[in-house]
Amino acid sequence: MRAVLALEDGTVFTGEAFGATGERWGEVVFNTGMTGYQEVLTDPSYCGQIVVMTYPLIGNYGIMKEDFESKKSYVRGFVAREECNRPSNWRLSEIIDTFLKRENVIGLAGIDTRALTRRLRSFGTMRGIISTSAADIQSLVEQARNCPHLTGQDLVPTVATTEVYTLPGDGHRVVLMDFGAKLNIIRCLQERNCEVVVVPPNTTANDILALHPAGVMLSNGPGDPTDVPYAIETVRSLIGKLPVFGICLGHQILGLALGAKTYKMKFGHRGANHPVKDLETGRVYISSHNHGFSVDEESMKGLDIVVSHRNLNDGTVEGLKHKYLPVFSVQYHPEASPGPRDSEYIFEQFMAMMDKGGR
Ligand SMILES: NC(=O)CC[C@H](N)C(=O)O
Repeated sequence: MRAVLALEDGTVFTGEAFGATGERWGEVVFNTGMTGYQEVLTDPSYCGQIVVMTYPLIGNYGIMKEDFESKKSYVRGFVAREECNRPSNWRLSEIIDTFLKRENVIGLAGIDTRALTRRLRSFGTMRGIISTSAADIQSLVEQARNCPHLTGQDLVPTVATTEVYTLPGDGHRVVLMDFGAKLNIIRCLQERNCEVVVVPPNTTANDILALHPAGVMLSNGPGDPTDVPYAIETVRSLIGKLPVFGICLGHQILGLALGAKTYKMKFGHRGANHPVKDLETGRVYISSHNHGFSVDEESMKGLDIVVSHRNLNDGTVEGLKHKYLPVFSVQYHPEASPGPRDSEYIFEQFMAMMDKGGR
């Protein structure tokens, strides 16, 4: 079956369909990871996006039931150079085609993903429509031009928990504000014996403090951080009361709560090999990324916060910390999944802050 991807700039890519059928719109982004397509497909932060993998062979090691980052896939579409439907892996539970069909995600294969990525790099992230049913390609381009931008869509509530739930542990109690948390953030806390209380994104500061946590974690999540003003408000009220640690969307929300600004990047960072420098130690870590927004360094001037990590590809802010309070965050993914695990030491810093009791 034929599938088409039409971009708002008028470019059209025609290839073969895999996974589900139908038509979806979304923001088209590319990921440069050589492995990790399953974690990408199940990372709720990709909600609202059509993901293009730059690595040419996708599906070759299958889908494993232990490797999900959330219960389902929220991507709007998935694009690969070549889809493999005969994977080889002793751990595999199913093939990618079966998974995408069940998750109702349309796949497009057999197109020049390199040309598509070069276009996104040159002109920036674009809106697009992926379709297996379109008869009139020109009208698809029109639809891509008329579909909503990522900013302004209320995506966090569609991926986050609506109920409070607790995962037992005999160490520190951590409240995880769920904006669409990847499971490996929870696993990283559990490996450090934490009791993890996962709360919905609209939980108030008073309700969080009433749980008497040793610290609060702000998760990753989809969309523009300025679209979750209620969470920014909550985090602002928590600062100074206990240790706070944010990852990705959590980092951006923390930055906004501390008075900084965020902006949309031209094409973002999505991949598993971004060099990030820890400015305190001078060490460089190869790290996992998935973000299209960033904290504006200029806007941090004059505030009680400093840049703690920097991306060595483009110089953008990859981490911030408060000058006096136990409050810090990183833009990239210390929990990895996919990608290198070298940055797990960031979780140890959060543990040390909680050991000190927030002083
Ligand atoms: N992984 C994330 O938390 C992504 C944060 C935000 N949605 C961005 O794209 O920048």
